[in-house]
Amino acid sequence: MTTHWAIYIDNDSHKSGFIEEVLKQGQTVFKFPVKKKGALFSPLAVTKFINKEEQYGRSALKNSRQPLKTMSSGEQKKALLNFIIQEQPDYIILDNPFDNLDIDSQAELKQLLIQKSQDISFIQLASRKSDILPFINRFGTLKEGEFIQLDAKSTTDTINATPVFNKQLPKPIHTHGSVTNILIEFRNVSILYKDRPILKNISWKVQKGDFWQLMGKNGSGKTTMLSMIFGDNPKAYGQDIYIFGKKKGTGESVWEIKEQIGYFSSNMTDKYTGRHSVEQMLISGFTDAVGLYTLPTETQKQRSKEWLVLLGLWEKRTTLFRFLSTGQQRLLMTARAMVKHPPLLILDEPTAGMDDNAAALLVALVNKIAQETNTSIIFVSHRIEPGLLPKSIYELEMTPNGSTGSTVPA
Ligand SMILES: Nc1ncnc2c1ncn2[C@@H]1O[C@H](COP(=O)(O)OP(=O)(O)OP(=O)(O)O)[C@@H](O)[C@H]1O
Repeated sequence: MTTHWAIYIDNDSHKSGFIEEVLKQGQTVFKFPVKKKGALFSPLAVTKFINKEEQYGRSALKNSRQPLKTMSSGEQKKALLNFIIQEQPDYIILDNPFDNLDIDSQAELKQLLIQKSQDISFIQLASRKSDILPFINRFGTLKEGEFIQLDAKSTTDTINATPVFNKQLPKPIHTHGSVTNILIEFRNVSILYKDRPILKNISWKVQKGDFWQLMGKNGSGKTTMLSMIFGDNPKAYGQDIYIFGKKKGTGESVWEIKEQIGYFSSNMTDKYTGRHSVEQMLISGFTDAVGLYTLPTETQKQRSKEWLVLLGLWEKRTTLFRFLSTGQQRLLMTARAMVKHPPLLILDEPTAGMDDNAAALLVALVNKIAQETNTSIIFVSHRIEPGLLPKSIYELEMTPNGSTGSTVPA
C-alpha cells in the first residue's frame, strides 16, 4: 500500500523549514523506506518557475505554450502539477493544493490525485480540514516546525467560536474629499488577449457603501477586472470604464486613483522580506510607501497603536513583519489597506493559504469594516467564504465568447 500523509498546519507551523528538510532527506523524516525523488507542489514552486522564466526568457515548464506569468493562478497550479507528474517523482509534497482553485478545478485535481495515488506517495500539508484527500492513511501535525504523528481519530477538531474584536475600528485621520456615488463602473466591457475572449459585455457598478464579493472560476477574469481598476492594464484604455467618475484613460493620475483605494492581495505578503517592523508596516499604509522612511506624525502613531491593539498585535509592534505568522501578516495587511479609510477597499483572495481560525478572524475584520465605515468593499474569492457577509455577489461565468457577469443574491 502506498503511504500518504496529511499534515495539519496552522499559521504557527513554520512549514517552510519542514518542507526543505523533507526534500533534502526524503521520507526518512517519517521513518520510512527512503524514497529519493521528491517534488514540491506549492505557490513557492510556482514563483520559482516564474523567476526561471524571467531569467531564461522562455517557458520553464516543458510543453507549456503560455508563459506562467500571464496565466491565472488556477492555471498556474494545473500547469505546474502536470509538469511535476511528467517528471515521475516518488513523492510529492502538496502544500495546500486546493487554494486558489474553484470548485470544478478542485474536483478535477482531486480525481487526478486519486488516480496517481497508486504510484506516487503524497504528503499533503493542509490548513483546512475539509481539504484532506480521501486516500490519506497517515496523519501528523507540525508545531513550530516539529513533526508530530497523530492517530486518525484525533484529527477532527473544529473551528473555534466566531472571533470577535471588542473595540471600535480606529477613526480616519483625514476625510477624503467629495467622492462620486458610483465609484466604479464597467459599461459593456469586452476584453481579448490575442484572439482569446476573456470578458464579454461586463456591466458592473460599485456604489458608495457597497460590499461585493467578486466570484468566478479560475481564469474567468477576476484579476483582469481588478487590474483595470487598480493597475495600469493597457487593455482598460478605450473601454467604457469609469473610476471615481472619470473615464479610464482620460488623463487621470495613477496616484490619484491609488490614493482612494486600499488594496491587498495575498500575493503581496511574500514580497515584504525586508526589515520592516510590524508598526512600520502598518504606518506605511498612511502614505502607501513601504521602505520610504518619512517620520510618522504623532497622530499616525496614535492611530497605528489603536489598530495594533485592536488586532492583538501591539505587543509585537517591534517584531519584523516577516516573522509574523501568515494569518497575522494577512490581518495586518488588511488593516494597512484600511488605515486611511479609503472610499474603496479591494481584497484579492485575502484568505488563500490561511487556516480555518485565521481565515475566520480576517473575515470578522472585513465584516466589521463593512459595518462601521463608509468604505465600499470588493472581496475576491473562489470559495463562498464562511461567515463573510457581502451585500451582493458579482459572479463571472465562463463561456466560449468570454466571461459574462451577473449579480446573484448573497
Ligand atoms: N497578459 C496575458 N496574456 C495572455 N493571457 C492572459 C494575460 N493575462 C491574463 N490572461 C488570461 O486571461 C484569463 C483570465 O485571467 P485572470 O487572471 O483574470 O483570471 P482569474 O479569474 O483571476 O483566475 P484565478 O482565479 O485562477 O486567479 C486567463 O485564462 C489568463 O491565462
